[in-house]
Amino acid sequence: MTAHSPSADLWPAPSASSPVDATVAVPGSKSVTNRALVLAALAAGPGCLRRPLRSRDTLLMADAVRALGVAVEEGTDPDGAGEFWRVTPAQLRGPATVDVGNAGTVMRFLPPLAALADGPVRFDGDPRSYERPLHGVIDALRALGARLDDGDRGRLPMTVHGSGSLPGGRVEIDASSSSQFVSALLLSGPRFDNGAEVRHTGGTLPSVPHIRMTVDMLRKAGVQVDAPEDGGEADVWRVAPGALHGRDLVVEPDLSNAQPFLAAALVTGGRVTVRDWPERTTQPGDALRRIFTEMGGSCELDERGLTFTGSGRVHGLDVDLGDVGELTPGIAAVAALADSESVLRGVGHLRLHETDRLAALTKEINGLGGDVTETGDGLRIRPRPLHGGVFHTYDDHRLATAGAVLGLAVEGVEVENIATTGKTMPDFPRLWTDMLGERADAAHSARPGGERVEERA
Ligand SMILES: O=C(O)C1=C[C@@H](OP(=O)(O)O)[C@@H](O)[C@H](O)C1
Ligand SMILES: C=C(OP(=O)(O)O)C(=O)O
Repeated sequence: MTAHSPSADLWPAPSASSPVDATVAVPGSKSVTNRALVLAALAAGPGCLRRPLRSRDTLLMADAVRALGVAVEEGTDPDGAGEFWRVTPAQLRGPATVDVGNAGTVMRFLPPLAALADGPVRFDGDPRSYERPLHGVIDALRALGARLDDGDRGRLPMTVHGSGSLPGGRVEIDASSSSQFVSALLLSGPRFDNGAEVRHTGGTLPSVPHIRMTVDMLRKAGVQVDAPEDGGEADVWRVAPGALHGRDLVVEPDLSNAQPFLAAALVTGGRVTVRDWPERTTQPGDALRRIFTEMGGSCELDERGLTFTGSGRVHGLDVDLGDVGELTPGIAAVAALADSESVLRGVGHLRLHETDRLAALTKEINGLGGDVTETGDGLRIRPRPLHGGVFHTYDDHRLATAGAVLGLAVEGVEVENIATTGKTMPDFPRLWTDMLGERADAAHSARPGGERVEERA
């Protein structure tokens, strides 16, 4: 956690006087967009992304691959289906400078590309990026034959002295602080002379679905990958050397960014449809169907998308979120409004995310009158009647959306620096007020704790 933004920068979170009833089009997935940009940059021919996410993290990624010589042209889809980015790969080159901002995907996925570039590539970013773990990528690249200058700090800022190619081969890493170490090495692995064999040798590996997303997208680019989920050795991934195809890819909506909208249905006892929810996906946000159903409500997936309907009650739960850590802030917000205690486990690594998310959630929910305590690997949340106040966000997009969810049920919540949602969803304030504006039936009202006063007719 770091200092707060100026207090003038406060967003009065709208409260919901009745159950929400809305359909929402959530922008594209950050994780898919940034993997697609990396894979397209490494491909043998041009590729394109349809409906990519346009946000701080993805624009930083587009600028990063451009800095290495790749062309990314932004335009409108000739079929009228939204944005369209055309990527034309080239021999990667330095000297270049990459601004990683506070994007985990940029700070971890780009250094292996830089090792393949011809010339030095300097990496720098927001102050918080200096604190986020990078040793897994730095140590692995050195072991695979790259030359890096990180002043022996094991983190940013640093320079990768690319020589145009990398021997690659076997490497062991401790990825218990971020699954992105594994994804980073796998994404560039096919372009290493000997491919890559990555073995995780530490404590529990978080965010495994995100590694599955990496494997799935590599295979769709024509790469041969052996992975534990296909009967391979536990915690070992192998990527064969070879060319990647340029793809024409439609980016799925970001299911983790769908979370606040589904949470709105849950805490107000209303109904929200998220358009274009994929039938099958590797996105961890798909787990919200199960988690939010357990917390109260039901969901239905059909041609309109995913419709989540709140029951008017919100239940606490005891759950391991290690696979879906990025959902924790939103689940914590809902849990603070529930009718029973929750224990969120398996997310100790969130202390090294955009901010220390466990400390930030504890402080901010307690600042509104809540009763949250940190455990070794998560949070214990005992619901209490909450009151209004400032909800500080520490430059963390998911803290900001969590504050908005609390504000639905608690009058007088002011979210600091709502613009920080621009990391992955710059349109959040408009989407949120549009969702609330769509409420059809003003006769119902919702109150803190998610208890609906009147039933839907
Ligand atoms: O690979 C990815 O796209 C991501 C992996 C996860 O990172 P960690 O494993 O560091 O939690 C997740 O939290 C992050 O939002 C996105
Ligand atoms: C942890 C997150 O992002 P990053 O990609 O920066 O790690 C997140 O979006 O919740």
